[in-house]
Amino acid sequence: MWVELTLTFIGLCLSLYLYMTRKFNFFKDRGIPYIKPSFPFGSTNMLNTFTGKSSPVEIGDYIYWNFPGAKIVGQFQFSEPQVMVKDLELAKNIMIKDFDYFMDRRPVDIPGKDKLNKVMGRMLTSLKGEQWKAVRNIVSPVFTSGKLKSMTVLVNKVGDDFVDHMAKFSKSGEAFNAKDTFTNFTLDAIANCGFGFEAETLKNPDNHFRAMINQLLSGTALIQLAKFALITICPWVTKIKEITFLDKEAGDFLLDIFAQSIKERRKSKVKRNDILGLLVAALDADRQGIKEELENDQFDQDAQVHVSKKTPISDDEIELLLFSNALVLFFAGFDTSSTIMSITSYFLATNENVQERVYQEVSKAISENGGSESLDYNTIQGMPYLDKVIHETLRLYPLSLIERLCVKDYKVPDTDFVIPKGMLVQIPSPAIMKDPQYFDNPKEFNPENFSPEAKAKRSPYSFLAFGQGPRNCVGMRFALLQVKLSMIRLVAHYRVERCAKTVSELIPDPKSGSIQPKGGVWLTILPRH
Ligand code: HEM
Repeated sequence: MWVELTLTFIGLCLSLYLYMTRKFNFFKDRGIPYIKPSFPFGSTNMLNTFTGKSSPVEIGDYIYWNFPGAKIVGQFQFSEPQVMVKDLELAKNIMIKDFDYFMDRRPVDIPGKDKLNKVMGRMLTSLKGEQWKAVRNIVSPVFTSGKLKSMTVLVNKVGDDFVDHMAKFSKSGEAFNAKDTFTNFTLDAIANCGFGFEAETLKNPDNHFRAMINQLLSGTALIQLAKFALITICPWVTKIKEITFLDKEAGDFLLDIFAQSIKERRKSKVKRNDILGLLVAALDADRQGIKEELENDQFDQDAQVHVSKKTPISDDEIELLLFSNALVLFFAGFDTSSTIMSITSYFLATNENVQERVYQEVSKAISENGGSESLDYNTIQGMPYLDKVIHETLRLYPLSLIERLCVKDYKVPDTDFVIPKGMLVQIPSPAIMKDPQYFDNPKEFNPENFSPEAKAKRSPYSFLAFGQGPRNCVGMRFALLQVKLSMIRLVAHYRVERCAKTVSELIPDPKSGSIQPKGGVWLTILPRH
């Protein structure tokens, strides 16, 4: 009996080993440089992320700096071969010119009957193919400058609450956790601009809404990674048991708020210029075949989506789409924006001359606005120095690398190598943005990296904090608006300073799924007037 059991166990282990290592010669057979994999995690860069030695945002660093001359390098995530693209021209083709071959992201199939899973599976971030194209075409016009002009009023209101909220830190001189503080800002902004809900977390940071959001995203990065690993290696598991990525109570709480908001709109028929209202209008326009205007700049021109065949959206789908696009604001929008606000305030505190220049620019704009801090969209856009500071922050502290899934076999130009359909391709954007061939003294914080002269000297595709091409960040303008407005209000009233708890360097914490720096960002403020 024991002998049979032992032999069965050995047989199972051997089968698992053979199954997991069956593709380990993929790159060797094709003469492509690669990081040697080992069972069960795959390449060392993946192992380091999985075991919490390095942050997910640093996955591409080792390859970028250690394979001189290689355009592409292979790596393994568990048993799966993947490609890391080092060459910027090839990366640009993948993101823009040959986009049809790389339309999707990592497959995150979240099947299930659970409403929360259904909504998650329809978020723009994870939609695929024609379905993604149809939804992206509807969502893009919601974030154009024209639409953001009306939303600026709502963000300005949050700015007023923010200044009041900060007064206590300025009076007491107590250090504040910048990420926590700005999370209150972006929650209020997204709730208000997103679906007309007065969350008031700045007024009352301990309120139920904030508690639910904390609960929604609770769970360490490692648990989330383990769940993703499970559905990547064994997608069939979801047929046996539904895997949930979100806290159920908190998820349902949010879905309830969305449902109420949609119901009230339908009942009152009042048009609101918030994201949900604009989405409803954009869906109507799409159904009537009305084309919405898009921006004229390169970022948006490169992002044009060409719909080959129009997929009609059923009534049942509409509600789910509204819910999922409201939910995506929380997934893609509030945490990213509050992190960048916190990191920008760190750079202001640690670069006094930069803070002074931002203050001068802000004071001038306010005085030209008759002394009112409620600046409009055009005035905020017309503040070049603030714009440089925020872009430099995003360059030095990006929040993710770029990923695409190859959806049909792609022959890499000037090589014999074919990226097969189904293979994941990564672009190590954080490393590209620290490459001295694009940015002088790349480790230093220098807003002049974004002066018109410096920009003219390098490829516009070397700045990748919001991605590029049709699958770029659809909320970029809204994100920049929020971050700018928060910094305007901060420096107009307070001088931001480092304190005993301020870290000397920003190093992404491997244990943080949302790419927070080790030790967090702690600062103090002094009143300016
Ligand atoms: C500073 C804050 C933000 C940063 C750094 C950021 C960054 C990114 C990046 C790097 C991507 C992937 C782009 C690519 O694959 O080419 C992305 C995608 C996306 N972002 Fe953002 N983002 C931010 C804020 C926002 C906000 C505020 C929203 C919504 C209001 C948003 C919505 C999205 C969506 C929906 C996608 C997926 C687009 C698609 O697949 O079509 N993001 N973002």
